[in-house]
Amino acid sequence: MGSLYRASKLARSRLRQLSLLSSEPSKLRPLPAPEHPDLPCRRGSCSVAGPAVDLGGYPPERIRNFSIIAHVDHGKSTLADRLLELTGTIKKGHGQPQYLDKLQVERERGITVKAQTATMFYRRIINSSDIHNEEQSDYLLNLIDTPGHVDFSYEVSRSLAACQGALLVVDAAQGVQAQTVANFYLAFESNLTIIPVINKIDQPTADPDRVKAQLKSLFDIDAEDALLTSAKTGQGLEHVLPAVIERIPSPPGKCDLPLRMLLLDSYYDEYKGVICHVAVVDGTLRKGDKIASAATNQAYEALDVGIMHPELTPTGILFTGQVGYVVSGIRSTKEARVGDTLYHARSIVEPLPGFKPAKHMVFSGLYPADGSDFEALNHAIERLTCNDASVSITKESSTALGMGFRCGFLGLLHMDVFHQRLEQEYGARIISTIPTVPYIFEYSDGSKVQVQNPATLASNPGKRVTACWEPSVIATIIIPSEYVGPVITLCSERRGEQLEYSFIDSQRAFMKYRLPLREIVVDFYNELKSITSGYASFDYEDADYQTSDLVKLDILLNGQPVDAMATIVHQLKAQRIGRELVDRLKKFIDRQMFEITIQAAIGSKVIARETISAMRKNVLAKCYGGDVTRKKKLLEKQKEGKKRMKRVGSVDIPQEAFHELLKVS
Ligand SMILES: Nc1nc2c(ncn2[C@@H]2O[C@H](COP(=O)(O)OP(=O)(O)OP(=O)(O)O)[C@@H](O)[C@H]2O)c(=O)[nH]1
Repeated sequence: MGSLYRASKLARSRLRQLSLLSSEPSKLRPLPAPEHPDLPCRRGSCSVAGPAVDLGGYPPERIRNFSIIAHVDHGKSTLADRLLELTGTIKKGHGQPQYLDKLQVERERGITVKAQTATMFYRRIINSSDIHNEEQSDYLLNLIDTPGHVDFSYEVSRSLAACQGALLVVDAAQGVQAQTVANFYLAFESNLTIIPVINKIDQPTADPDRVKAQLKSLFDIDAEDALLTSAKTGQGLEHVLPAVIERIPSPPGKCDLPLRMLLLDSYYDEYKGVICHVAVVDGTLRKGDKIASAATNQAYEALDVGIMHPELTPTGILFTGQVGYVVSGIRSTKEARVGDTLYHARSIVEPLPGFKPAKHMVFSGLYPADGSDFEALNHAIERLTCNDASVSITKESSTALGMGFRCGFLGLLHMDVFHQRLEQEYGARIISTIPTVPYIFEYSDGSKVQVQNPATLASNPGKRVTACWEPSVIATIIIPSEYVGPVITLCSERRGEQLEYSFIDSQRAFMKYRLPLREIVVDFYNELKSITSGYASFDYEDADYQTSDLVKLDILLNGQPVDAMATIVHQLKAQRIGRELVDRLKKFIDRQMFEITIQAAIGSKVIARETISAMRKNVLAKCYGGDVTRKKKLLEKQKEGKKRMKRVGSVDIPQEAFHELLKVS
């Protein structure tokens, strides 16, 4: 708890300053928002060209940019909905819960994957007791809803770069969880003003006092700084925007300096090309301006400029401190680099610091299910990476699967979501290989290589592996005290080393473990949840490489290795994993006209083996009596089935077999 404590000392002094700033009696009223249709268009399909909004009346001191951050499911998106309604940005009862979760995958899974910005207009009325002396001030508030899952914390840290403050939402019943801690530090290290919001106070098990005590003990946040809300019933919401205006500073940029914009995010629109979300740090951007990119030195014209209110709403101009979008005829995804600085062409500016590059924790091969779809998959990946710049892509080829891609992801959920988006948004049909982490191997000639594809480990026949290292993570686990025993057992089974163990209150334990990344990418979180009846919360940050004892595990079909099924595992786990892989494959490979042997091997040593006996009858044997139509139908069916197969030597492997192997840990 030492590091937490040190940081929280700093937090205390900052939060003290904040409490001095609050809180003169004031009242906020929504400004009449520009009209917009009842059901706005989905992002990516078109924009809502609503009536133009005049941004001229919003100098930086009338702007507040803030994020909503929290642990998974603590109510960020619901709170964002309520604030959008409160400001008249969307209509109450718009029939679309979690309005800012726009992707199909977000709605289906009930999680936020992409951070989303929405601009709101708000009128503050001071001295409202005397109606004749009322003073009105209009504010422009940019709200960024962020994801909660650890895989998407890169998305959170990028969003924070556009903000001066954050609402740290904590579930009043669940209390502080692992991502609450992680997100607090992300915001704290970015020097943001943090407003704690204890949400879901309507729940019967809500215990706001316990949460206040946790906030105090972990982050040194004073109890009176916390807002109590229910995003469900609306209770306490009237205090949220006043706190935003009073406590969060306005953006620090200068209107009279040359234009500098931070490229926060981008996505591809069929009609407009690449749409860039930007934060104007200094200066002013007007429609028609010539802008340039510091990363590529390319120049463009600002063809359309506006805000997300909450859909694309043209304004023709963006002033200092504002967050909005620009369409500039960028067609290729490679040109829109998230973190880039955009500025007026021909002016000389210092580029903004940008973002730390994303760190890829998990790699896997991605191949078209039908080899002839390679170009279509290439196109789909290019488009999707424009909206998700955190994926790394390089081309690779496999004997079993043909031409494909090696992709780096921020975690397994990120990988899953990327696959689902490729399928849902671009109609791609894909096969992906067993996820692996980036190991480092040293060979007898002294060379060191990072291995992202286990199959490539064999391509150095003249060299012997002399040492290897695997990436590790520092995991934070928060659990009710009665589950401490099973969690310690799980972590030691996963080769973990305990670093910290303490209690955040009488009921909750806080543990830090160093764990090999390989041990947590597959199924760790599910197992942790199941042994703690769903009460554990988990977060991790990457740590350094540790020496390890790794071996390459090959899968052979009829004696022939399948490169796309190779994996690298710890020596101690090789036997169990080899057995599991062989058993799973046996279930998914159909009997064929000949016997099939499935083997798992380390080098030339076979460690697991199964046999699928030969089929006695051919499918056509069922067609008796010369019924031609039936015979044709069966042949067609057989052909369709074959299309979904990958042939390795003489063995046909169904796509599902590849999917099944992903689940082996
Ligand atoms: N009882 C109650 N339920 C709430 C409240 N706020 C949100 N919820 C519910 O909690 C669940 C999660 O809410 P979300 O707003 O999706 O949470 P989130 O933090 O955005 O979730 P992620 O984006 O996945 O991290 C939903 O079922 C909401 O209806 C509240 O104040 N009270």
